[in-house]
Amino acid sequence: MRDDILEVLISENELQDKVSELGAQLTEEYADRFPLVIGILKGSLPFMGDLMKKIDAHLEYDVMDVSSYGTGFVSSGEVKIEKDLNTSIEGRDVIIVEDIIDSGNTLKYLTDLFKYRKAKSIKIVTLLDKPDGRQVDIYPDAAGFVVPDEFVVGYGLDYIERYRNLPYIGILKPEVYQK
Ligand SMILES: O=P(O)(O)OC[C@H]1O[C@H](OP(=O)(O)OP(=O)(O)O)[C@H](O)[C@@H]1O
Ligand SMILES: Nc1nc2[nH]cnc2c(=O)[nH]1
Repeated sequence: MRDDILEVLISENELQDKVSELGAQLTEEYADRFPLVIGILKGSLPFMGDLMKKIDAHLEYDVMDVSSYGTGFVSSGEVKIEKDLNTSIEGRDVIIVEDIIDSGNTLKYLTDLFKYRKAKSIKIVTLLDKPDGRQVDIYPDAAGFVVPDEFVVGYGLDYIERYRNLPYIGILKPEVYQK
């Protein structure tokens, strides 16, 4: 699997240092608030798992699965709920945890939905931000790293369901796409 990587963009150590930094910020901000952390499947799972261990505050977590990509590289713009939350968010301080914001379609849809469901506050925390991919106006409240307009994989991010288990963020060799 690692032979398929052309370049490591963000190393395992850099990821872990950033996760600790974000966790410390959230600890301070949510110390007395009992937030609901919402992870967006599947990409956010490794980041969410590591991040929550770095938040020293009481919290609850849930997951939601939405899709707009299918197996392609381009967001269809149409976001579909594959699995909804089990938890009511009315009156809750919500922290949305994402692996990446690219077109912004997924997070635009989710923030509109959570406002409609009467969340008390909504914070968007993303590991990666790809501002050059943006199709709608949406910005994270906290982002680990800005990445170039290239398709990245690893630490939750896939190419046709593979590479999610890489411990770093990288770019695939072009020949991988021709297989
Ligand atoms: O800003 P956007 O262009 O909407 O892209 C971001 C979304 O794309 C990826 O999810 P994907 O739909 O590929 O599902 P996955 O997490 O299960 O891989 C990623 O996890 C984000 O949820
Ligand atoms: N794996 C992966 N999924 C994405 N979803 C939106 N952008 C990306 C990306 O660059 N890589």
